Amino acid sequence: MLNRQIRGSSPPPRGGDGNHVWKLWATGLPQLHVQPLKQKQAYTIGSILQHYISLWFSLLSPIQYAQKNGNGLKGLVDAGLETLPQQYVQPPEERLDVSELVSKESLPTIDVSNWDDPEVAKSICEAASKWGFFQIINHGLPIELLESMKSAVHGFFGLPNEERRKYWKGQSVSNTVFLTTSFSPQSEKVLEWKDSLNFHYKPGDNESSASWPPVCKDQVLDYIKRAEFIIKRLLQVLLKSLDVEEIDKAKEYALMGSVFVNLNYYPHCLNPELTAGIGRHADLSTITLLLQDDIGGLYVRAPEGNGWIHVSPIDGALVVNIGDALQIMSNDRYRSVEHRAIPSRSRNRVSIPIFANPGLDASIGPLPEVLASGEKPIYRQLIYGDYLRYYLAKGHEGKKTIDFAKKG
Ligand SMILES: O=C(O)CCC(=O)C(=O)O
Ligand SMILES: [Fe+2]
Repeated sequence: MLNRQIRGSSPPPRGGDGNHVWKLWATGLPQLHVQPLKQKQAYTIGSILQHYISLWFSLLSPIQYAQKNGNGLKGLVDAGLETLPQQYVQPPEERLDVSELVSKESLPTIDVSNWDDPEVAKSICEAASKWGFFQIINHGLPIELLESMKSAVHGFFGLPNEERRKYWKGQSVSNTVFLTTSFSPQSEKVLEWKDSLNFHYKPGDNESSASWPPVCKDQVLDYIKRAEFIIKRLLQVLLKSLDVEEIDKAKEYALMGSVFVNLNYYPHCLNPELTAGIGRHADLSTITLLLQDDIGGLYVRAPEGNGWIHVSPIDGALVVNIGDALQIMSNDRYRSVEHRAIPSRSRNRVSIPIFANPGLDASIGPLPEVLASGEKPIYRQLIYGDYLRYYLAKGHEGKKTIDFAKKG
């Protein structure tokens, strides 16, 4: 196996061990038995009967219905769920406590219409160090493109159960897309109130998208390709301030050699205060570019751990956050920060993160440029795929995960 060093100079390999990690993730569950239950339809005796049978199954065993039968949480909610299943009730310490909300501070919003402006670069790097999160406006992606992405998410999740189920984890018709529910349901004590359709995109690979769901394929591909430009600009700015002047092919592979895009769908929830759409976690990417809708519900840990700040939706903006991989490479100059999302009581919320990750077989660690002045490395050198495997094998654990990468 060839491990990519960020300093290496030969062209990055594709596939190999890295693909193995993706496959493990995408097919982790055993083959699932699929019940031919249908979503509720217009009013015929048959469809009413079917609806009640469906409801009965969902109440009898909501988890079986959502997970094992590949209907997802969306299917469970559509079946007419009237109480929050116990499996989704978070212990009190994991619920968002309103007394912890910080309203006097908000995340920086940065106008990036001129990427070459040193003030823009300064704001980005300061925000990445202090907050780990910021929003960007005037980034060049037209509002119609952002709207069409959000509609594409609703389009996919609006499909009947049996259509969505074709992409269910472990039995997906595509090698590069899978649908799942919660985060890591086989190892979580409490489930998260979310379904997501996850895409794996290898920059330059135009073939795998042929098997993507027709209802959202074009939009997702177009969106990733156009967002790649922004990801590259952000990484250039962030790395320049770490004394990395040029991002060559090998560095690019270590920074964004694998790209995951998730279409997150948080169905409306009767008791949002008791559950978590996505629990406390930091991303393991280098950077994440997130498009959220106008509903709100994303909260970020304030600096010094002092409460939670709401990321107010701004029309046309994209949220940027630093992930663990860049915190490791920057030896803590930039911070990956805990965040969480709460579903809405009345509306189905969607969000679309693009995770720019190191190539799965890339070797990452504090950059030589950062350590040049004799600074001690906080993290060891590790294969990114190993970190990913470790992260995915557990439920969300806030900032604890990064300890895996710390020097012993
Ligand atoms: O839905 C959101 O706003 C956040 C999603 C998120 O943090 C993630 O998918 O990692
Ligand atoms: Fe996240």
